[in-house]
Amino acid sequence: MLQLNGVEHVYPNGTRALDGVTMSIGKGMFGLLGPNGAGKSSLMRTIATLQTPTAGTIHFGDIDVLAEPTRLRSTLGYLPQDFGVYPRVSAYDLLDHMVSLKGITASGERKATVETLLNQVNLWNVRNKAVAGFSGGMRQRFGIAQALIGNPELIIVDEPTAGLDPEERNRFYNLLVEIGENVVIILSTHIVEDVADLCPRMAVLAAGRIELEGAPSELIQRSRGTIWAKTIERDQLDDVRSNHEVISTRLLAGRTIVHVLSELDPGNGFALVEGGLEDVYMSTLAHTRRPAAAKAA
Ligand SMILES: Nc1ncnc2c1ncn2[C@@H]1O[C@H](COP(=O)(O)OP(=O)(O)OP(=O)(O)O)[C@@H](O)[C@H]1O
Repeated sequence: MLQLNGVEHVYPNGTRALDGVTMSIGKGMFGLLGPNGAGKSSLMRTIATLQTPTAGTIHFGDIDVLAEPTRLRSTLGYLPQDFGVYPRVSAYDLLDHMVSLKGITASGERKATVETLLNQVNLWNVRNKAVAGFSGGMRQRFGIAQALIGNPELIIVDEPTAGLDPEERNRFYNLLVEIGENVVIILSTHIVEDVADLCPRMAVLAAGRIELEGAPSELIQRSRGTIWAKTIERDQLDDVRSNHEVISTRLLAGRTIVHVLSELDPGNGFALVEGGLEDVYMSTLAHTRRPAAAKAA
């Protein structure tokens, strides 16, 4: 179990990237969903001990993460948002090097580890090719292989599917699911589908705060009776926006389907619809924007 309590991070320029983050994350896949700039990478880097929060505590099992970062690192697998420069060396050699950096130096054990991992992420056939020439999906799978070195109990993947085509994304999803339910996996993303498809539990982070937490199905259930839809012409959208809380718009055959959030029947031909996770997410963001907008006014 990963436990965060009142985690704050204020960068030297005064940006408050994390603002009192408190949550518990158990075994299995946990989705951390938030828009650009919400603080997801700051939170992932903080949990991965790459930066120290300006306030708060973090525990993983009996490890006090801030006091014992080395203990955490020995059981951590991290796939950062930007995995950096890929040298022109083969996947096999690069992974072999990474395995020895992680302290697995006995040659037999090192060889077995590299072989197992390359097979697990389905890169064994291309093991002699340079990682620099890999596609986005292959790179992400290589990233997971390096994150799995040493059987970590906490795995963090930050925005892993950005730029992957649907087939590569699916492959990557399956790999994450296979990693199993016996470890804590945190998947940080701004893609709602990633969370809806993969994560039994999730949270929404916006402006450094946890705005919503729970099981996606539960959160969808909770939004029942508040999501309304109507098909309109494109030029009616501004009008709808000025009278309703628009949470999403989608084009269908040249017309616009608009979803609005309302506790009461908004009238005007809107019909109640069964919301999805996208609606839950967008309405959470709308709620968080509302107080800020009111304050500004
Ligand atoms: N090193 C830094 N110095 C100052 N501000 C920073 C720094 N890193 C991030 N920020 C700011 O902190 C806030 C949160 O950024 P962060 O990268 O954690 O968000 P994010 O949710 O990961 O966004 P994205 O999806 O765009 O990567 C943003 O306002 C960002 O500009």
